[in-house]
Amino acid sequence: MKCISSLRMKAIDRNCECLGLLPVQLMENAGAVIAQHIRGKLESGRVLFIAGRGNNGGDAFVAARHLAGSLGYIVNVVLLGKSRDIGTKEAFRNFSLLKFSRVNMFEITDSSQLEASASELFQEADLLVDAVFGTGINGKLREPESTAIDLINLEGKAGKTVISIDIPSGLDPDGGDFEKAVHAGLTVTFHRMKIGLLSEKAKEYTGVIKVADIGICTDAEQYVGPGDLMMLRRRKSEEHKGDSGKILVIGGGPYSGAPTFAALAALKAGADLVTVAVPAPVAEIVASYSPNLIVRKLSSNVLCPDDLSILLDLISSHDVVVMGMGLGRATETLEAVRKIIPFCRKAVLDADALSALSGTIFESIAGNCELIVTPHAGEFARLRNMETPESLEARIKAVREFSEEKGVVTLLKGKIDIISDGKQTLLNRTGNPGMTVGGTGDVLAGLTGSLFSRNPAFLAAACAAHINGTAGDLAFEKAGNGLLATDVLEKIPEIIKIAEIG
Ligand SMILES: NC(=O)C1=CN([C@@H]2O[C@H](COP(=O)(O)OP(=O)(O)OC[C@H]3O[C@@H](n4cnc5c(N)ncnc54)[C@H](O)[C@@H]3O)[C@@H](O)[C@H]2O)[C@H](O)CC1
Ligand SMILES: [K+]
Repeated sequence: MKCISSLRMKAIDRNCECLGLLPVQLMENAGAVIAQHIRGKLESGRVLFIAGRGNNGGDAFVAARHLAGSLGYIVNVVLLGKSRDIGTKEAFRNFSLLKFSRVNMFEITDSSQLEASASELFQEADLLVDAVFGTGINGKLREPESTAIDLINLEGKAGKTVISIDIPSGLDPDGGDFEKAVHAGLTVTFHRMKIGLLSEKAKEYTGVIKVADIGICTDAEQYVGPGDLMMLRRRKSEEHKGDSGKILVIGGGPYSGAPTFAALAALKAGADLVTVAVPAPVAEIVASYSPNLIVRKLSSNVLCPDDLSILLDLISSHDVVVMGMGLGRATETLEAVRKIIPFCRKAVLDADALSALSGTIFESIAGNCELIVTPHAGEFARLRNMETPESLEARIKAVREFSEEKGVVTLLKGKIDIISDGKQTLLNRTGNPGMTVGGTGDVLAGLTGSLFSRNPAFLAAACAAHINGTAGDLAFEKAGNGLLATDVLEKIPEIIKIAEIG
């Protein structure tokens, strides 16, 4: 069964919103599904919803409204706190609708009030619905939520049915340790199984688990979207120089622009330090492009095995190596690439570096080096010794199988990019035909390296593809088909800033 983290679930919700499926619509579906499960457990009688001030409570307000429309139910809702403190506009909207529904509302702000006046409500109830919190729980349990969990559990112990919305309140949705939680008879979780529900400790709290569909668009989960960018690690105010990533770009020789594009993209995507190691004849040219770059001169006209003596120290003082752009395919260069890879902890391999790869390389680095490869269809064909399929489905399968077999993350560039680590696969459709211009692939490699220094490989590659394409789309609005890789570079910070604001 496919499990999901609470963070990824939030990312999918946000992706839905960006596609036009609003959070209030998902909440409506979630609440309706809960009402349906209540009807399945109780034909008629008193139902008590215990709702927190987040969206988990919002789901309860919707369910209460749906249930109040069915014959035979007395519906009571206890809100833990004041209605003005309800945290989201969707939950507040649904709370406000209860005034016009056959629902009795109680706002209870502290634990003594809860114990004194609400205990009757708890005792009279035939069925209790736990909506104190869901995936939004954080930190130590506070009051009155902690007491609410105790009161629900008392009734559960007395044999009453307790239904938890999304997760039993108190339980860590991602599987860590937790203080206490609701003991549910039934947990109705939305869209996908949450990782924490299957932890050993969770087993005694969840009761039967049902995974309910709430109408999430398939593309919100299959394609990278703005929600996924929210999963990227953010800079903390107390960070020091270098904490946000040190990137070593190894490229150039026959070309000087390609490694420069990658290096500047890494900076634009938030890396603190970028060093560009290039063969001697182009070192001064690259340095003259931008004062932001630290340039290290290699020994010869092209990258060669002798350069290892210079590169090994550089590799160990940087977080990620981005290698391949503009290197050329001289025999000594490909040999050098093969020798360099095993010394990298994290590397992004692009363009000519991909020509150096062979099966034995993947075997030799297994477990020591995390690799992201960023081929286009032709390079992917060479990597696999097989034509790259035309159809999207067949391509996805090929990328997934290749990534799994070689133990790498693959970002196959195309009209639709495919990103896979062999287990998870995402697609990206941002970008435009103007981006076939030279240099945009180099930008993507640098961007990927920058994100990789601070994030897991798969997330970094998926988000880099999305950011690169979105920056390209923004640049295309002005430049049209005259778009240049430098235009894409300029737009990267804007896209990342929007993602960070959320
Ligand atoms: N796609 C979906 O799965 C959908 C899920 N929905 C529901 O939304 C919740 C998550 O909502 P969120 O607003 O993010 O958080 P919660 O309601 O779980 O909790 C926030 C609420 O709880 C308070 N709080 C947090 N920690 C504590 C604590 N330690 N002690 C006391 N109080 C705490 C916080 O202050 C807030 O008031 C998800 O589970 C689903 O049920 C959507 O409705 C539809 C889409
Ligand atoms: K809950």
